[in-house]
Amino acid sequence: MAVYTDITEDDLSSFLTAYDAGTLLSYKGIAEGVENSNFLLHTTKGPFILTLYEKRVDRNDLPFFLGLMHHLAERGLSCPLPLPRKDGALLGELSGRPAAMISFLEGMWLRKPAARHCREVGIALAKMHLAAEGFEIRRENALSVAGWRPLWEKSAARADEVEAGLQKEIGQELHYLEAHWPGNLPEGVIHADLFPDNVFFIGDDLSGLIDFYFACNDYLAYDVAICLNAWCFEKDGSYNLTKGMALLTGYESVRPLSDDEAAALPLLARGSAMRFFLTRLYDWLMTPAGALVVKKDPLEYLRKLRFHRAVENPVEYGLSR
Ligand SMILES: Nc1ncnc2c1ncn2[C@@H]1O[C@H](COP(=O)(O)OP(=O)(O)O)[C@@H](O)[C@H]1O
Ligand SMILES: N[C@@H](CCOP(=O)(O)O)C(=O)O
Repeated sequence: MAVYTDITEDDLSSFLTAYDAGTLLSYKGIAEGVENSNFLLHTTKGPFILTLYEKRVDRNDLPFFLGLMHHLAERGLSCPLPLPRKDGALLGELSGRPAAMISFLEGMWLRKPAARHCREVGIALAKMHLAAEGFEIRRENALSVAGWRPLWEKSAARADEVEAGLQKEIGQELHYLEAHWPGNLPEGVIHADLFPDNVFFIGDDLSGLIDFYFACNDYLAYDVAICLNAWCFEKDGSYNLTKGMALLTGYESVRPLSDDEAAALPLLARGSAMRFFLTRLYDWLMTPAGALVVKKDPLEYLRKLRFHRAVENPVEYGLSR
């Protein structure tokens, strides 16, 4: 459960007086998510999400995240919107944390997505990439190739506690990725964390995207690779080609990949697996026992990384060329 900061009813009611959001009827902590503390509020004006931004979110990045949601929503993408306060500000402060009121998005995330849902995700991702064009704030990706080694160095000494031989294997893999990372692919704003828990569906229809708190400027195809990792593997670790094909066909129906992007896909998928392996490994080793958060298994991403290492041609992901 990701509620790192507790709030009191009194503090919350007084926080709400800065908004035109009605009177508080009820609130509760949300038992999902990893980064921030989220609460579901019901007021006389309806449901809202209250987000308290925690330590790993840099306060200076908040204008990028909140501004991006505005930019995307204005261009027709279904995503939550920060509610302005009466003074026009998008951010307030609650229990010592920067806090925002976010519109409630209807829908649920899918525990067992099928190929038809992967297609919808591919379409939505490409639409997001196009809708983000013209967004004027930039945010570098702190979790791209240059960020992996510093992160690894925090866990390396203890990595073999998780699996014997990991320290050597990841050390070699990092060298490979640093030496071969592509240098010149089309860039734009990427979501960077479009996992199933960040995509809502109503029935089979995609109702919207949430959680833009890793969004940044990077290769657009890297975002595709993140989605292949997050959506197209089965619980037993196998890659589902039908899902991969559906996701890629969906994406390319809106924004075709260039030949260079297609060729780079195995490397980008390998790097994306490294990125999620490293953050999960760090959390696995460093999160104190008893913290109100569900730790995610780093070994799931190690298995994906090994799969991508063996891929020789992007057609193995389901690309039609
Ligand atoms: N705008 C929203 N509308 C409806 N539910 C939301 C919204 N934002 C977050 N949630 C709920 O809160 C959970 C955690 O949100 P998320 O943004 O993924 O947190 P974190 O940034 O901590 O990972 C989501 O899985 C969802 O259930
Ligand atoms: N998606 C990441 C962790 C971040 O979780 P989120 O709840 O913020 O989407 C992972 O699976 O490692």
